Amino acid sequence: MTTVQKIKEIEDEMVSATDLGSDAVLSIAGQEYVLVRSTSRQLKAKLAKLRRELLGPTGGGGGWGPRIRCRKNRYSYRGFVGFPSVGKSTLMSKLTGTHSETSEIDFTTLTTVPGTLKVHGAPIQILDLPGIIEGANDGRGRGRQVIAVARTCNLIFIVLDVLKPLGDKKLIETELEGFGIRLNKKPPAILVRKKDKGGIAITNTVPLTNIDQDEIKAVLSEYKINNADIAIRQPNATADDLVDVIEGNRVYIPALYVLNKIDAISIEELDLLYKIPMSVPISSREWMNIDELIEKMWETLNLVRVYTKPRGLAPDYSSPVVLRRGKCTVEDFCSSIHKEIAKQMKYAIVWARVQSMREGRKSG
Ligand SMILES: Nc1nc2c(ncn2[C@@H]2O[C@H](COP(=O)(O)OP(=O)(O)OP(=O)(O)O)[C@@H](O)[C@H]2O)c(=O)[nH]1
Ligand SMILES: [K+]
Ligand SMILES: [Mg+2]
Repeated sequence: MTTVQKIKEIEDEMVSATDLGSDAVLSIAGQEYVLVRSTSRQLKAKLAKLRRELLGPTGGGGGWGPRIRCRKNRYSYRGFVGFPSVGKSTLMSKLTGTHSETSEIDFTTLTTVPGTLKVHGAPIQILDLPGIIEGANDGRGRGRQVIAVARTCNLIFIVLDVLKPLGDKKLIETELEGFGIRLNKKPPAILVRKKDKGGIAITNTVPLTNIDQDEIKAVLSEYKINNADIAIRQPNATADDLVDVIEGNRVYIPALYVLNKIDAISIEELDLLYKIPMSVPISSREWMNIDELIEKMWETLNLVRVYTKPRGLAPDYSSPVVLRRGKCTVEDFCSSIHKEIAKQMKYAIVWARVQSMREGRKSG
C-alpha cells in the first residue's frame, strides 16, 4: 500500500469514527491512534504530523506513493512553492481545471500535480507542489525534493498567505537560495578562468564597490584557486556573486510573489501589499485579481508565439509553437518540433508582429 493510500485510509477511518459516535482505535504503521468524535481538531493535527513524517526522508519506510518527478522535456514548467496551506492547490485547481486536493490540513498535497493553463493561446504547464517547511533545504520534510523540482522550473510562484507574517517570504527565499536558486537575478557578469601558473590577475571594467582585490583573492584562496584570470564586468559585484560563479551550479529563475487570501484583509492592508516588488495580491478561493496574476505571469515568461501557415491557406491560430524571446530563430523553431527539421529546411517565410523576432531566412 502506498503512503498516499495509507493516508486515504486514515481519512476514511476518521469519517467512520465520526459516524460511530464513539471511540475507535486505528492502527497505522504499528502505531495506535484513538479516534474520538470530539477530538477531530487533534486528529487533524495528528494527521498533519503523520503526513509530515511520511514526507520526511526517513519516515514512511519507502511507502511513498507516486514519486515527485519532473523531467525537463520540450515542455517547461512553472511551479508553486510555499509553506503548507497557503492555498497553492486551490489556486492550481481553479487556474488549470486539474483537480488537486485541498483542505485546511497542512501537507494535503503529497506529490507533484501538473496542470495546463492557456494564456493568449499558449499552453502554460503549471506544477502544484507539496508544501515545504523551514529547514527544507537542509533535508527537513520532503522539501529537498520539492525544491529540486522548483530548480527545473522557468518561473517560480512563491505563494504566501497574507494572514501569516510576511517574514515567511524571507524564509522561503532562504530555503530556495540554500539550494542554489537565485530569484529575479541575472547570472553575475564575472569571468573566472583558471590557469596552470601566473598567479591571480584581476581586471574590472566597472568600479569595485562591494568587494576589493584582497577580498577577491581571499575568496579564491578559500577555493584553493592560486592561478586565474578574473574579469569583473558586474556593477556592485559582491563576494557572494563571485562564490556563485566559482560554484557554478546556480540557477537563475524569475519569481512572482503570489499573496493569497486577500479576501480576509482590509483595503488599507492591501495597499501595503502592493509595495512588495514582483508581487500580485489575489484570492484564489474568491477568484479575486486572477487576471492580473495571469498577465504578470505572461509578461515575466517573455514568450513568443509562432503560428504555422500552410501554403495558400490562412495561418493556424489554434495551436502556436511557443518559444522564448531571444531564443526564437527559425532554427529554434525547428528544433522545438524535431531536431532533424532544421537540417532539411531550405528557407522559411516569417511574418512578425514583434520587433525582436529575427529575420527568418536560413540558407540551404
Ligand atoms: N480565505 C481564503 N482561504 C483560502 C484561499 N485559498 C485557499 N484557502 C484555504 O486555505 C486552505 C489551504 O488550501 P490548500 O489549497 O489546500 O493549500 P496548499 O498550499 O495547497 O496546502 P498544502 O498542499 O497542504 O501545502 C483551505 O482551507 C482553503 O480553502 C483564499 O483565497 N482565501
Ligand atoms: K492544505
Ligand atoms: Mg496543496
